[in-house]
Amino acid sequence: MTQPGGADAPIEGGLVAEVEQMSAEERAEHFAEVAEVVAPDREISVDMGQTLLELDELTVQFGGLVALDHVSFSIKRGEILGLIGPNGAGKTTCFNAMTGVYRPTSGRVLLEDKPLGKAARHKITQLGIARTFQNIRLFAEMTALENVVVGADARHSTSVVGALLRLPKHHKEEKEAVDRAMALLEFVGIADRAAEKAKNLPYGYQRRLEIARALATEPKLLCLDEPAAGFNPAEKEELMGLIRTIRDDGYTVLLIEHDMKLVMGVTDRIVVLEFGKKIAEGVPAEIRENPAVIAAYLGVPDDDVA
Ligand SMILES: Nc1ncnc2c1ncn2[C@@H]1O[C@H](COP(=O)(O)OP(=O)(O)OP(=O)(O)O)[C@@H](O)[C@H]1O
Repeated sequence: MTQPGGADAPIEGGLVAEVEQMSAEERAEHFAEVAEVVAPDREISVDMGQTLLELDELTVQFGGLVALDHVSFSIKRGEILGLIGPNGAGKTTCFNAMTGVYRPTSGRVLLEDKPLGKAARHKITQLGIARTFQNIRLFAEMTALENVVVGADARHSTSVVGALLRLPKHHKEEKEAVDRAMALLEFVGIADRAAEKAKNLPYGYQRRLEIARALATEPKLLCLDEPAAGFNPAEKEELMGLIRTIRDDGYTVLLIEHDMKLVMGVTDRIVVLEFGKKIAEGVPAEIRENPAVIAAYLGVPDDDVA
């Protein structure tokens, strides 16, 4: 695990420690209304079913290599959109260009009709796009709960973490942040290990923790980059169930996933990339029958698809 931002010191004492000490029964009682706490609680200016995010002729070049070539598609509020394509097709580059990791060479990304322009990564998080990574990135030395509290902090301009450490007047904010973080751990199914350091959690728990941390920013759009990588089929099914629940709770999800069967089962629509270009877009049944998609995947073993 890498540790973004460098700081990786556990949060000392306070409410985090109190909540981490709770028994399963205490937690269940305390966080009974989990779904309500987890649902996004922020203004989104577009209605359900309307375009939330738009990629407009997005191009990303690395020297002579065109990783994304004038790609346009949109994500509607409330849907799960799958982004698939053979290895090297440009899926992760797409995420990176949307979240400020890479600057597009040309083209635009619009969130709620407003261009993101040159917004930095933290600003894009605040605006409402959260993501997980193909390679898990957590604060290894922090507990699961601390990781999520820090995730929530990324959303706000006033520091909840600062409040946790020093400022008693922020007690109410602190309590809300910790309660919400704990509810999120409950929601993704790993609350029983809230007090454990991220680095000591089983792999599947780390993947779920990444999702909880992304949800803590109350994203308008949640981008998941191969969240089921390394899972067995049963674990994948479970994770897809969680992603559906996340959508049903009011979130919008963009999903990169390698397992074609799962992508077909969980998404509302699919965009297919090949060699940096969009080659198809449609509902899963259309994509399955699309000759260009079939050709792109010919000879690709099932496990490598997406
Ligand atoms: N930082 C970079 N510098 C140079 N080339 C890059 C960089 N990032 C990606 N690429 C190249 O851009 C192309 C698209 O890569 P990308 O990682 O977006 O594909 P992908 O569809 O996510 O593939 P995979 O399924 O293997 O993760 C590839 O040829 C890759 O080698």
